[in-house]
Amino acid sequence: MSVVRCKICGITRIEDALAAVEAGADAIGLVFYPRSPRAVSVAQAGEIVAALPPFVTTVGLFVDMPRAELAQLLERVPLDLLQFHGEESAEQCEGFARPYIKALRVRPGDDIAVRVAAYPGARGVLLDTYVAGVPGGTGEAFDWSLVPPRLSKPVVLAGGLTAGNVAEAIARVRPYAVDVSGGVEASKGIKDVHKMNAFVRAVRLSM
Ligand SMILES: O=C(O)c1ccccc1N[C@@H]1O[C@H](COP(=O)(O)O)[C@@H](O)[C@H]1O
Repeated sequence: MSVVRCKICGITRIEDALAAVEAGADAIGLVFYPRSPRAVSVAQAGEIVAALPPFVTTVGLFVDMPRAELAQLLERVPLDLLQFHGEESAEQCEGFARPYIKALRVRPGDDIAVRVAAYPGARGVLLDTYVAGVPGGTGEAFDWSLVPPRLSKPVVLAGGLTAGNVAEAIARVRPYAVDVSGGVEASKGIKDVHKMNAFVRAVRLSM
């Protein structure tokens, strides 16, 4: 079985970013959605990214941010990958000359393969739980049996993952990567070092 990559999202502090890297995370996520309790400012994000060692992917999470605002932000924060978590079209996602992944919120009855096909330029798709009125970060898992066995893009599995359920999630879905936020927090926006260590360990042991 191949390596499953691990992203820890919703980082708001340098110490949490460094602890995530120390735990073994491949990527850290910064939330640029003002209504999120994990939202960071451009200045905060710049400081966090500048504090990271090499070979850690920095991911910016956006929810329907106006194009001009996002373009300006990218001039100030050197993000490696964009994660679009709103209703952005493929054309909108592709407008920044940066690699991106598209988050799709899953619910019963979805044809996930068709939804994935709508984003031909995406490097991967992030599958998260559908909760009405909330764009993501709900801490709720979805029914993993809804994910078809073969999708045309690498799958980043998200939604309610914890050290306690991630091994089963990996065994069921066989994703390219997993993404966690609430499951490794001490409180909203503040990460718990022990939970991050346990999460990454569970991912590594699942291989
Ligand atoms: O974290 C948030 O507040 C958030 C807000 C808006 C869209 C997405 C958000 N988070 C992302 O949602 C998934 C799942 O999170 P969780 O592990 O269930 O808490 C993950 O990619 C978060 O980064």
